[in-house]
Amino acid sequence: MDRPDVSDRATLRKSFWAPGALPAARLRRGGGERLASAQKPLPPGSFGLPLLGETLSIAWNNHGFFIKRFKKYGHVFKSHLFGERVVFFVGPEAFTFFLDERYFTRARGSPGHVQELLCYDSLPLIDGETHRTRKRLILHAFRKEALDAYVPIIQRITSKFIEQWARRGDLTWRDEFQKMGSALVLELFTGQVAGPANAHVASAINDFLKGFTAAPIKLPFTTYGRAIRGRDQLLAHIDEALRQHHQRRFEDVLSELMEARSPDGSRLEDDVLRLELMHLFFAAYGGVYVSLTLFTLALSQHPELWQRARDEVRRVSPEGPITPEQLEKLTFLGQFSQELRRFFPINSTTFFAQVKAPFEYGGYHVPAGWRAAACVHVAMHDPDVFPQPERFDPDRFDARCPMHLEENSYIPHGGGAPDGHRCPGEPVITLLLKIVGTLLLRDYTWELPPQDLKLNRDFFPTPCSGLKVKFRRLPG
Ligand code: HEM
Repeated sequence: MDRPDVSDRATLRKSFWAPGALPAARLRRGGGERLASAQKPLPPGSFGLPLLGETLSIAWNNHGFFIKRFKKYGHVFKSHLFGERVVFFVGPEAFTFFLDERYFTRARGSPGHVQELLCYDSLPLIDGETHRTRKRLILHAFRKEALDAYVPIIQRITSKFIEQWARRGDLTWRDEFQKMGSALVLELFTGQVAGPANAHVASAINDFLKGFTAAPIKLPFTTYGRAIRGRDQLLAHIDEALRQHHQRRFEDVLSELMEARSPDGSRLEDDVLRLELMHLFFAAYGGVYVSLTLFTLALSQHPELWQRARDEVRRVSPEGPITPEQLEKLTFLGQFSQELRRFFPINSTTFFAQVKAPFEYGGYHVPAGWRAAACVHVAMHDPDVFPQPERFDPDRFDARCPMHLEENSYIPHGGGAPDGHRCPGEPVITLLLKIVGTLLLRDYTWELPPQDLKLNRDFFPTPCSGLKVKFRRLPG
């Protein structure tokens, strides 16, 4: 069989995959001897138990699964998950290779239950020109002018929660950020002001999220069955929002998406809009509550960084409406939010792809038909990429002394071009963290009572205690 040996590509020749250019540890972990093509072995790793493979291990501890295997096998390893053989890539070069459309497609790449949860036809599950055209339309809702218009909406919604917390005093922040997250996605995405629908949507999204790590048995009383029901409730909510948006314009993401046009005049039709909005809903909700919980945890754990962030906020935006110009000037808060997404485990991998053509990489052979994904969190804890990775240090991202980072090194939101599979939510989360950070740091303070701050094994890990806090307004 005529297999392209992509490890010979000029871009990789100087890399750590090439024998001779490699430190000893790298050779042991990933490179290995260059063998005649036919002899190249499959990547290291285990296919686990017959039928089940290693599915139970990943369901038990998603992030732990990858940390353990990266330590044991290095930058390329195999597994058997959800009935499929899978190859995982770790590191900037491997990530760049994983984006090569000659060998990988996202179409039919994700496990069956993920495809069912995401209705088979949303951005992570499609590829090529169909994906690019649709993604460019979706990005219309996240361009600079649109994001600027979201700033007062985000400030209004989040201020209400914060004022209420100061009146209550004792809170569990993860629960509060979940409520804030559902209010934000409801209003920002579908123009619906928070009310009784809020709790209903939050519970539908929570049920839906649990479906990703559940056994895919679709019965009314199983976790997966409830996840599908949650999905259908979200779709019903979105259908109602679509009906209302056909009657008038709202100041929200859905209106932006309905107005988006391709150069040839095509647009997102309602059947596509409802699926995409459903995915945006759950991605944004998860992203919002998890990043805000970790943001306040990290501030609490680093008093000196908290003080620097507070000094910056009081200098740049001491009171009143927060403007997009002020947000741009909050550089330290921006660095803090970047480091947060590097440091904490949020997403373990990209969405899965399918191997279209057999290839050789790093001295290993991978046949067509396997599944593939690039690791996100463990890749940003590789000391060869980010020195002292276990140190929480926002100054890594100080633009005045830039780190030398290879392409696709900083990948909390995936990598590659914006109209590829990279997450469109990156600027939304940056904006949100800066707005909520400004509001919290200007006028409030808090203490964490003794509690278990260890991160749990949830799909998106947060402190086991939920992050209990004593919250108050500063006098004056
Ligand atoms: C801290 C917050 C977030 C993190 C860490 C995050 C991370 C990611 C990652 C790792 C991917 C997979 C990229 C890939 O498969 O190559 C992704 C995809 C995606 N994210 Fe996010 N995300 C966050 C928030 C959001 C938000 C707020 C939105 C919506 C506004 C969003 C919408 C999406 C969408 C639509 C995709 C699929 C893109 C595609 O396949 O073309 N995410 N995200």
